[in-house]
Order: sequence, then structure tokens, then C-alpha cells
Amino acid sequence: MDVTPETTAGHGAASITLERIRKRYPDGTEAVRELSLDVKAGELVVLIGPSGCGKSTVLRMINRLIEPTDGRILLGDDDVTRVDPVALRRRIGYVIQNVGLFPHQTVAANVATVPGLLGWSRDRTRDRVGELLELVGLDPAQFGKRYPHELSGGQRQRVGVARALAADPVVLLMDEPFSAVDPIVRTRLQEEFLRLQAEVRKTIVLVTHDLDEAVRLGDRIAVLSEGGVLEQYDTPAALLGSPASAFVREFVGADRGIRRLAVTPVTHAVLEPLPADEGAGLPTLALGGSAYEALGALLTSGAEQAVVTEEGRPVGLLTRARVLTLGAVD
Ligand SMILES: Nc1ncnc2c1ncn2[C@@H]1O[C@H](COP(=O)(O)OP(=O)(O)OP(=O)(O)O)[C@@H](O)[C@H]1O
Repeated sequence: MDVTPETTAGHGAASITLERIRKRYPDGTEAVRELSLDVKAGELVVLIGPSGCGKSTVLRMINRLIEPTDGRILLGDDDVTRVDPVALRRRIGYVIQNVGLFPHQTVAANVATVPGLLGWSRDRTRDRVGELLELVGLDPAQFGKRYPHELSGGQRQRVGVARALAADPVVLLMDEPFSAVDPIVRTRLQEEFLRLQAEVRKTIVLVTHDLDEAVRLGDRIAVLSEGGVLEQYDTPAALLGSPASAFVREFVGADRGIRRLAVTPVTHAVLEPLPADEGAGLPTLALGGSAYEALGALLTSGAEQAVVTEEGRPVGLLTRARVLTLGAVD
């Protein structure tokens, strides 16, 4: 996604700064040796890395479900280690795998959890619950009275997101939020989630194992290795195009060129001039679509080149050879 988070951050979204944080568990495990990371207000940052590298530990230190052994964590200008952890967690939405909804409470009551803790009036809470269920694509009249076991996995996940957003948190932390559902539902939830994020522009830190998810959702991706070591922190296109180390190169995989196509748009810079007949008979593509879609369209049509249009008007030609260069990697 090409965004400038500073100028598009949602109301009340806060930056997050991790300053040399460390976590040593009581048994001596150095889960995070030393990590510094900045997340801009309104940015969606993905933490990814092999199992056990410390992703969840990092996430839970931000809302102090786990206390850092050392270092500072700032939300905006506030040092989170100096505020009451319970008050802190009301400012931070938290979504986990399998959601963790309260099974004996209705969907509406689940979403109303934090407003209830904050002492909101009944009317304000009811309005907010309705608004949020609609925002995540669930009809409040139909779903508000149901219990979690009466929902599909994907619907539960949406309720989890609605609950996390209920008190308009300044930050949203998400730990493998989409991994408990099947791949088709997952892709749909990811797309919906991107639309939602375009609307609310929260500062989000999301943990995943899934590189495709990281590439699809992240404004930036932090690749961690064991001990919470930051191997690279970059946009998806830069990460795939120029892995900073052998570790990252292996992690992002031999097919990173194809993944890179998916996050690289077709721009004016890659177009050839139109011929006199404006490419009559050739397939057409919209400017700004991904290079991956463009290659797919060229392969499917069997054509060597396609006409690229902007607002319906042809603006240039895109050749197969040129589109392939967009997937070039170091
Ligand atoms: N309470 C604990 N006591 C001791 N060690 C722990 C504790 N919790 C986690 N660890 C260890 O800390 C390291 C990091 O764990 P963490 O759960 O943060 O990793 P992760 O990257 O999120 O893993 P996964 O992707 O498998 O969920 C692991 O070696 C883990 O065994």
C-alpha cells in the first residue's frame, strides 16, 4: 500500500516507539535480546519470523501483558511502563487467534466489554456496538443477540475486531488474527480488513507466520530472527526486491519475484508509446493495477502486449518483457 501515514492517521492514532526493549523470562530464556522499532501513527506494521523468534512477546510487551525486562516503549510521547497497565489496555485494542470472545455473552455484550469498563451510558454503548458491527460487515439486528458458538469462524473473527475497536483505541495489536480460518475466508477477511483500516487508520502491529498476509497487509514488515533480532524493516516491495541478509533472502523465498509483482503497480514509467491504431484488438489494463494482475492478463490472453488505460483512455503499451522486469530482485 502506498500511503503516507503521518497525514492519513485516523483520529487519535498514536505512534509506537520501542527503544532497546528486552525480555528475559524467569527461566532464563532470552525471548527478545534487544529490539528498537518505530511505528508511525496510522501505519500497519507486520512482525514476521520463524516460530519462537519472539513476535508475540514483543506484541504483548506493548500492552504490558508481559513486562519488559529492559528498555522503553512509547505510545506517542507516553512511556507505557509508567502508566497503569489496566488503563493502558483500554487504550489498546487486542485481537488474538481464535478471538477469545466470552462464550456466555452475546455478540453485542462482547463488543460492549471495554465501553462497559469505561462506564459509557447504555445508549452510547448500544449505538457504538451497532456502528461497529456494521463496520465489520455484520447486521446488528441479526448478529447482536447471538452467542459466539452460533457464528462461523470468520464471523467470530470480525466480532473480535469490532470488540477491539469498540473504545476507539489509539493502537490495535493483532496476533495471528486470521490464521484460524480457512484460506478463502482468510483472504476475504484480509481484504475487508484493509478496507476497514483505510477508514479508521489505526496504528496497527500485526503478528503473522504467513508471508503472503504480511505482503498484502503491511505498510512495512519487520522480519525477526531468534531472540527478537530485527533482520530487516522495510516496505513489502523493498523487502522482496532487496533482502538485507541471507536469512531474509531465505525467509522470503525463491518465489519472491512473483510476490514482488503483486505489490508493484503498473505506472506511466514502464509504458511504451501507443502505436497509430492505439493498440486496437489488444487486451486492456488499468493504470495502477498490480504487475501481477497485468502479467496474468497477458498470459491468459496470449498477447505479447496490452494497452494500459487511465480513466478509460489509452495512455500506453505494456509489454510482457517490461512487466517481468518489475519482478526483478537482487
Ligand atoms: N512464559 C514463558 N517462559 C519462558 N519462555 C517463554 C515464555 N513465553 C515464551 N517463551 C519463549 O520465548 C521465545 C519467544 O516466544 P514467542 O511466543 O514470543 O515467539 P513467537 O515468535 O511468537 O512464536 P510463534 O510464532 O511460535 O507463536 C520462545 O523461545 C518461547 O519458548
